[in-house]
Amino acid sequence: RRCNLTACSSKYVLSQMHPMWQGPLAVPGGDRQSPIDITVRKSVFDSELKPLVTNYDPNTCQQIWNNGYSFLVEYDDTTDKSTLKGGPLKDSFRLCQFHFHWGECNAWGSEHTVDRRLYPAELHLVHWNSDKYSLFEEAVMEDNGLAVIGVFLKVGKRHEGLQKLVDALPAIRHKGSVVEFNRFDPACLLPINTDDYWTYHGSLTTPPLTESVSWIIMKQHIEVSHDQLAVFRSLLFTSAEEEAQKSMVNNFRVQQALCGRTVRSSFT
Ligand SMILES: NS(=O)(=O)c1cccc(F)c1F
Ligand SMILES: [Zn+2]
Repeated sequence: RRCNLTACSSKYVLSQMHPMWQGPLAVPGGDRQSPIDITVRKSVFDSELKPLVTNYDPNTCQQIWNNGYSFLVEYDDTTDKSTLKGGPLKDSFRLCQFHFHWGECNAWGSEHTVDRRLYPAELHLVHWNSDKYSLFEEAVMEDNGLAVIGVFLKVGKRHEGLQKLVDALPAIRHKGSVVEFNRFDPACLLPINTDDYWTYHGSLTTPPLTESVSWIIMKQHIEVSHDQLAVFRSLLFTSAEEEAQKSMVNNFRVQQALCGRTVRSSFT
């Protein structure tokens, strides 16, 4: 091979961080980083992959807050009330939060792409392996610690289930704001068909970028309205005290090298 100085072979992978993060963050030996482009024709059908089994209890929803990079809806994960099983997973995983990544315009915003196609936004439902670990903070450091479901958003008709969440956003415009948020069923954000997905081993797409994620990317997208996405963009990266207010947009990581990984599909 002419040059093996690809992103995978170098000892440290300088991940071109979003300017909002303090400079490039080297990830020691990062050869399973996320996000990636999913080249459909290179994905491998695996008949062993099962349908996803989600059991979410809307009453475990606790708060919604602006962490200065996205907005998170957090769930009580002290008991096994909201779980993800099946799919590529051997263990039971507990929902701890969901959040989104989006662009300043509808032309881009997702972290993963399918045959290089960008979507205006991407939903991540974050779960941790409660069969093996007792806290998210433990699981996030381990190989098979996390499972994240990724769902692409397309601009189209208004998403009725999302509206409750959109209505809460003006109250958390600034970094650090938190409001109580109850009885939200995240299952309403999943596409109709959850049997068709791609799966691969990767990382968090925000620091600490640990390589502990089984990614499950839905083939079918959900639709939200232009106006609903516009409210996402009305959030701010900055806190109320800071002078210059910066719109919370383009909060996605650049794509990472596949480094020989195989993306499996649950469908042909
Ligand atoms: N963007 S992300 O889904 O990879 C993510 C971000 C922050 C904490 C996580 F546990 C996580 F999974
Ligand atoms: Zn994410």
